[in-house]
Amino acid sequence: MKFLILNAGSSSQKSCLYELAGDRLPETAPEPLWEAFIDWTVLENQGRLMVETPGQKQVIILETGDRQRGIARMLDTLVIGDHAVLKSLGEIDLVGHRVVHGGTNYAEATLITPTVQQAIADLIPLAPAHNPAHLEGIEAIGEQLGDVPQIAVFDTAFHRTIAAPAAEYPIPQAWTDLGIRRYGFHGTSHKYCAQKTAEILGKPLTELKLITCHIGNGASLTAIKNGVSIDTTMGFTPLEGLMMGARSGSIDPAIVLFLQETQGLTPAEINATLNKKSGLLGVSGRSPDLRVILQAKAEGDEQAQLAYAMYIHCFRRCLGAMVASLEGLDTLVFTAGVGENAATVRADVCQAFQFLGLKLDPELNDRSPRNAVISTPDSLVKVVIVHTEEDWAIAQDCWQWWHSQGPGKKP
Ligand SMILES: Nc1ncnc2c1ncn2[C@@H]1O[C@H](COP(=O)(O)OP(=O)(O)O)[C@@H](O)[C@H]1O
Ligand SMILES: CC(=O)OP(=O)(O)O
Ligand SMILES: [Mg+2]
Repeated sequence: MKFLILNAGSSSQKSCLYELAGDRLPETAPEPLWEAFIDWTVLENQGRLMVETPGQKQVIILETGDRQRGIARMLDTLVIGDHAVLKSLGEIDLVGHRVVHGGTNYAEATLITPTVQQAIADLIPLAPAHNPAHLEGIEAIGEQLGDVPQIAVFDTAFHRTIAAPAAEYPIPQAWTDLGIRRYGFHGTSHKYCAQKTAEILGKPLTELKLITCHIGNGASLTAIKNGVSIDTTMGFTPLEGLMMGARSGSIDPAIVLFLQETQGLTPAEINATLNKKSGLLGVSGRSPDLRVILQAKAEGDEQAQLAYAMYIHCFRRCLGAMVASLEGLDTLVFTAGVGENAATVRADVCQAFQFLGLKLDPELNDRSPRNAVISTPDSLVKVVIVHTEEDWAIAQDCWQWWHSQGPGKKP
């Protein structure tokens, strides 16, 4: 069976094609037959498409800012040119989509019907940087592949276990009844990393108190007890919590009212600024990319130094909150672009938690090993790096969905 997975982020489109045997899932992620990555941030009104098949890589510039057309061009590379791995797109059995916001209705991998598509559209105001990109992907696949089953795997699903005291906001009940609550995001990654950590430590997940730190462009922490999410830093939207690449994270809500009243800014303007022009980018005036900030900081740029110091401060403060929710901590897990690669962030964050008996091994940490422990043997809190495999986790959920349909019911 061939499963195509689309993982649309706020500024990128990651995709891969897996070949899976019908009867059993492999224990570790198989190498994809084909992988593609579109970066929409490098060039104005253009996309940079990178296509990779075993042993080969190619970069194609997409002469369009239109994401649906970009996805169509990306799908062409599956069947045309040096990277073709299929004779026709009709060979694809199923398409799985990462969908960031699913509200409270969706707990499991779900077949995308017109009703589900409408629900994803209705949630756009709560995930303005993500849900529109998912719909573009769903529509592009519908146009190119007709009625292939399309499955949504929701970032919010893993956090449905968060109990009311952590999930609800201290606002009037009438507002809570509007659906204003903590949903939490990056759930597919937090869940995958928790399972992988248990595997690395050789312990049952149900015996661990974990905090998973998914630190990419978007970033969130999750407190996991007995294998389930009990608290997380993102909330009603992916804006709450940590300071991120271009998102502010938590700020006093009165700032929004102040800006409306004194600067005449519209809700749309404030929303766009908090989601796309704040965080590391907003403070440094340079870039949302931590690598650029670290370089500028090393060159003595004061705004970059401040941006980095704030980034670490917010991270520590949020991590402290998760430790309190968990009433302890056995293992701290770092994942995603920053979490897996930026040794200095891990060291600076962990330094504040030495009082818990947490000891990072500086040499191991500097090497950024994949799927490995980086704390010392006598550390009371284990620290682990896990390479997140969101696409593979989505493929696994899709496979379960496929098999739950029963022989007579498969599309
Ligand atoms: N070696 C590195 N050092 C510091 N930051 C890095 C490194 N490699 C990647 N990153 C950061 O990871 C971010 C992307 O992470 P990723 O998980 O791919 O994010 P997303 O899925 O949200 O786009 C980049 O913005 C970059 O700042
Ligand atoms: C939910 C979210 O922030 O996703 P990403 O990190 O991919 O932007
Ligand atoms: Mg991501």
